[in-house]
Amino acid sequence: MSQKIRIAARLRPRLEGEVDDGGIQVCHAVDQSGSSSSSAANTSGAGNISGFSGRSYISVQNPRVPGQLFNFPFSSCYDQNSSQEEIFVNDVQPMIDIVYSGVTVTIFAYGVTSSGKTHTMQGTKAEPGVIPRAVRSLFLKKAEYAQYQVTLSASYMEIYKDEAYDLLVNRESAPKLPVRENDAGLVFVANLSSIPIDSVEQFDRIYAQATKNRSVGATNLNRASSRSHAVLTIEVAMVDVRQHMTRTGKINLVDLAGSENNKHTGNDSVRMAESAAINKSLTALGQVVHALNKGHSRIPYRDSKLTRILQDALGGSSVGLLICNIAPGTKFRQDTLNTLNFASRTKNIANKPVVNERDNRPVPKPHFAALNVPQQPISTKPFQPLPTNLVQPTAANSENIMPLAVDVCQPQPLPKSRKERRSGRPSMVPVPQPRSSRPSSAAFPTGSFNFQSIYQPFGGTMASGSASASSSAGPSGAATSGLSEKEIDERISKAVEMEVARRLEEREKERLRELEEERRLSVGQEALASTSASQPRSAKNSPARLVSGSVSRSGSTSAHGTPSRSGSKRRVPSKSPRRDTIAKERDEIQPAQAIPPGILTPLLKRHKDLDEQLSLRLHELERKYEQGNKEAQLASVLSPVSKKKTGKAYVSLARAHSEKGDLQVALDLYRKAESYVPENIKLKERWILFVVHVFLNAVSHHGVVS
Ligand SMILES: Nc1ncnc2c1ncn2[C@@H]1O[C@H](COP(=O)(O)OP(=O)(O)OP(=O)(O)O)[C@@H](O)[C@H]1O
Repeated sequence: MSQKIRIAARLRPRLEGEVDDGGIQVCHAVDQSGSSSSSAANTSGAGNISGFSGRSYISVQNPRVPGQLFNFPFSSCYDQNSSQEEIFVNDVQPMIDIVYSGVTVTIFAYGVTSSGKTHTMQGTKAEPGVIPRAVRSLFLKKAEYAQYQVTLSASYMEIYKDEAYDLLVNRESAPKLPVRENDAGLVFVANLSSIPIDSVEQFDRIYAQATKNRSVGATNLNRASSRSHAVLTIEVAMVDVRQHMTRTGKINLVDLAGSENNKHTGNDSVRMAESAAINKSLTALGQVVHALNKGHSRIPYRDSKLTRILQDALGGSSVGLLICNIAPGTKFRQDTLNTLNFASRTKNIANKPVVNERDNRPVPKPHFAALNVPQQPISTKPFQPLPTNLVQPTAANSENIMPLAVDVCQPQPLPKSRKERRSGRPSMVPVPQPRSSRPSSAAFPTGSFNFQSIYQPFGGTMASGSASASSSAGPSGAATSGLSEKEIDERISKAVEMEVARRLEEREKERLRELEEERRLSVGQEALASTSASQPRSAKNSPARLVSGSVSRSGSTSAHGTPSRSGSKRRVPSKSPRRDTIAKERDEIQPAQAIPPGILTPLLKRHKDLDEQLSLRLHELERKYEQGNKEAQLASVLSPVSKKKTGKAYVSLARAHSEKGDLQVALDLYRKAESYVPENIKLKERWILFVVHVFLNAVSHHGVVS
């Protein structure tokens, strides 16, 4: 079932010194009495107004044609007086329930620079924003899922000048992170660390420290302007031990950098370069939204890291909420219109949310959690929106949200490292004293900033933790060991391949052990059968009904019917369901008459033969299935690089065999190659041509096709 991206628009209050001609109004369409209302500075926000049954919209005066108004209707519209609490309760709290249903939710704040995105997402100590409130709510909700083992973990990154960086590691040593795609087409940032979080307090500590790692700089429009897009992800894993299922929900909280009009920013060359990258990525975002709206077959997700990373939120499988921030200042008017147009287009995008669930019974899996490859859900089912009573926030929920202790400090000047100069990600710029004193900025405590202390809590703790290879593959490992990304990839691939081989071998051994066990049991049963046949029994123990329909002794047994002989009460443990059924039937048979010795021997023999035939056939089928699946199993656990390499190797082998004329072998090798790189269309075409070639060859040689 598809679900459109929800849009909430928020007009921030006028800042001191800002020229506001009142050209932007937050209006609420028809109320119950049929009249409409607009909310200027004195009216309360959409969330507080009771009785409005219609929609709300933002009305903006055309800066070029006086008197002309543009109206932008959205699901929620908040005016200057709206509180952080209202926005959270109305629009974000329902998303928390969705996360717990195993779905990915993406909330992103969009708007021109200084429109209030960071204020909305992060907020201040006095006015905490969406992020800290969402985390609190996630923890509160955890208590409702007592039947699951629920764990929360966090990752946090920024996209600065089209490169992804981990914000949970020391800024000085944070490498650029590659963006990759898994087999299911899900895009992920490789080597991004993820920290298990046990409490709100722990999250606050980590988040406050990580926030200081973000690239922030001063411009004429915003003294603490975000120079990067920041993506905080909280993953909620719910393990149902009894059902062997793991359900994974996620919430991505995205604070985008604002679009900038460099006529107003007064940017220097560094800021200009950042600004160009910000505007470019936002243009790419606009183009993705445009292409989705127009139903284009090619969506340009690959045009920027931002759009690649947000791919799942735009036309993908997550539930989306766009918070569109707008500034009242006249100098932003044209940008505000652009922002609202973008939001209007975005609201038409339909996602297809799915519930991510996977079976967690043990299957061969390598220890390469450090790769941070998102596990492919074994089953994803379409997400059914929750019933309204579940998605509606309750008073209890909102009241339970405690005042926060997020210590979001102003960024401090840092020495520029050699690495930084190379990567072009400068240390954060000293933020000048505010030109005007503003109530919210007073809430920003300043203080000295110790990288050592930031690094400590994160040291060595990776996403899924247990990986033995993680220390060398994790971000910190990569930075300290001096290995190149390629070398790390190669090492991991090798380790994975070895692990896969080891596990396959283990499985094979286990299968052989089971076979041996089966064999021993059937020998035991044979012995028992011959004992039963040769020894005189009481009528009570006679297994006459074993050969249903074929035994007719003095007319006392009918086809499937009337019991005339009872089975032995001694049951031979059997793995075969058929044997179990027979034994059960045998146990149910009531005593009738004793059978003379020897009469059952041929019947039991026949039964044993049938059993053996069946068991052989099953093993043969299992063997074929195992073989057929070997490649698929291997392929499913290899990294994309290893898969490509293995696929290539099989193709070369297939070619060599084809040249030698071993067409059947070559065909098999092509099939194997294809199972490693199923997405390779060229290979598929080549394989089909080859099949045709083999077919024609067979026809010309034998005149028939088998
Ligand atoms: N709803 C609000 N109430 C009070 N102050 C606000 C509100 N929204 C924003 N502000 C103030 O406006 C200023 C700019 O806000 P903010 O830094 O959040 O903008 P931004 O959109 O994140 O900018 P940039 O894209 O440059 O990072 C800040 O000083 C912030 O405190």
